[in-house]
Amino acid sequence: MTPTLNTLLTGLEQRGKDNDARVSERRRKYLNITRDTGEFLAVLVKAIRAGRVLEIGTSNGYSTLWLASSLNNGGRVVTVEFDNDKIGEAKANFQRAGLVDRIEQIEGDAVTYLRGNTATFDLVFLDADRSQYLDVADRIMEAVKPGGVLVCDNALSHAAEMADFIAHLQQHPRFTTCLVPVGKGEFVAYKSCL
Ligand SMILES: C[S@@+](CC[C@H](N)C(=O)[O-])C[C@H]1O[C@@H](n2cnc3c(N)ncnc32)[C@H](O)[C@@H]1O
Repeated sequence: MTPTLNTLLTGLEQRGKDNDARVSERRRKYLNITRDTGEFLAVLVKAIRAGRVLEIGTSNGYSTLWLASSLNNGGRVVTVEFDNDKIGEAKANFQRAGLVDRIEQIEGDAVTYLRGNTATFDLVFLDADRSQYLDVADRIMEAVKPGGVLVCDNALSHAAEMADFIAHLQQHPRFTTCLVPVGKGEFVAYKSCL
């Protein structure tokens, strides 16, 4: 990681903590992943040599920066967010990081996006509205390329909310799953190549 990116990430971590402690309205909280989750995602992206990544839940782009900075040249992150203020902040952060070329921002509802999506991705990172995951579970599973990986944040911090979605994946014959106790708990599911 370059010193410039590290400084930006460290600044966003502090800004996220300060903001989320100060504001009460959930919509205005950043709810960023933890730094060790960022490190975990970076290792995964590099280990599977991911070329295409889908992120559901951009917020101000903190996790997107971990994903995008770990891609090889030519790799791309598609990231979905519906909150206009956060879309704007994320855009500015991507410019600061010099990673605009690797990131495509989808400005809109993730469920609508997933229902219309036909592309597949080497890695899909879910970090949005957990109550919606089960409804679009089939679309999420379709979005993972055979040989690709799905990662879901908050699997320990919000285990009850994630239970049905996680059980759905655990029972699916194409997926091999595990729970990684990093950050808020990362549920990881590998999709087999038939
Ligand atoms: C936990 S935050 C994402 C944090 C981000 N991944 C990070 O670590 O920096 C969840 C984000 O998902 C967005 N979100 C929730 N439901 C959504 C939906 N249906 N469509 C698009 N964005 C959604 C929220 O506005 C919020 O910014």
